[in-house]
Amino acid sequence: MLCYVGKVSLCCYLVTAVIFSVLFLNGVTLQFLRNIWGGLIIGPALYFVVVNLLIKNIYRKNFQDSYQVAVRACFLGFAFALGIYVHLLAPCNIKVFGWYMGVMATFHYSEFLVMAIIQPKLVTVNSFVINHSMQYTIAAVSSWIEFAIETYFFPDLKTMYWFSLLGLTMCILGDLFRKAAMLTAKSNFNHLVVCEKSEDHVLVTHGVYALCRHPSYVGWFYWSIGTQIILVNPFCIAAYTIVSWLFFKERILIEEITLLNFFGVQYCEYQERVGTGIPFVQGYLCDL
Ligand SMILES: C[S@@+](CC[C@H](N)C(=O)[O-])C[C@H]1O[C@@H](n2cnc3c(N)ncnc32)[C@H](O)[C@@H]1O
Repeated sequence: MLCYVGKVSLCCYLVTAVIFSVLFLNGVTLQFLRNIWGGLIIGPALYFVVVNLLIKNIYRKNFQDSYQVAVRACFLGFAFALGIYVHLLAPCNIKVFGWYMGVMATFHYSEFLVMAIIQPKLVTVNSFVINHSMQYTIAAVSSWIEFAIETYFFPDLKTMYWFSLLGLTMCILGDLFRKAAMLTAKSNFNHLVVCEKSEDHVLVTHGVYALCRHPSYVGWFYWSIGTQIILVNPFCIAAYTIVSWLFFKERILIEEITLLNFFGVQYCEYQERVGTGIPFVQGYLCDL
């Protein structure tokens, strides 16, 4: 069964996504929001205030965490609905930004939801991995800037829908592959690389882990490049590919040193049978 904060998040995400999708898709309410000054900003802002007050009063238990989780889940539900709005109503050279918003909201919300399922005792607001590093924020903002500049100067570039569709497919498959890895590894999965082996930590080699040693990184790698293909951002496609590759190469090296310490020969044998999954990344080859 889903843990308490998992339920709070699911409720907030779905209710917000549905309410705002209906509002945005309904011509009358949309017109109303547009007609009142700043309606498209004040409407959502009021909604957040009401939701926060409700959560504060209804969910008293474990208040601090529930509140933090609810705010983020509502924000992601809103971002998803706004993505639908942009897709349907924005000019054709901005439409794909709506796809990007939908993909981002789904990825970050499902990170939290899956962690709430597999690690109910360890799940925190950080499990949304929204703002997990300065590099991640810089990468996201750079892609928005590139999109804005190119949309203005080369609007036709952003209407290559067949190319954006390729990116969308990469994002969906990458995200599904990552979530399959998390659900396969269950309590052995952690957003951080652990340095000390817990008693119940076992080596997972079945399911998607039989296809590659680092399926969640493989999924994230292709998902991140896919986001830039959706936006048809040539510079960021190249930059994301290089930076993500370097990041996962380093991460896998460090993680495999810890895994060899934990599981010894068992991990060596696993390395012999199965590749890392990231092109041209070998990992830390054992010499046992
Ligand atoms: C963010 S998860 C990434 C897991 C894996 N590298 C992947 O890409 O699916 C990191 C944690 O998973 C654990 N881990 C990685 N591979 C594992 C495996 N095959 N079996 C059990 N635990 C594993 C590591 O000890 C680390 O704490």
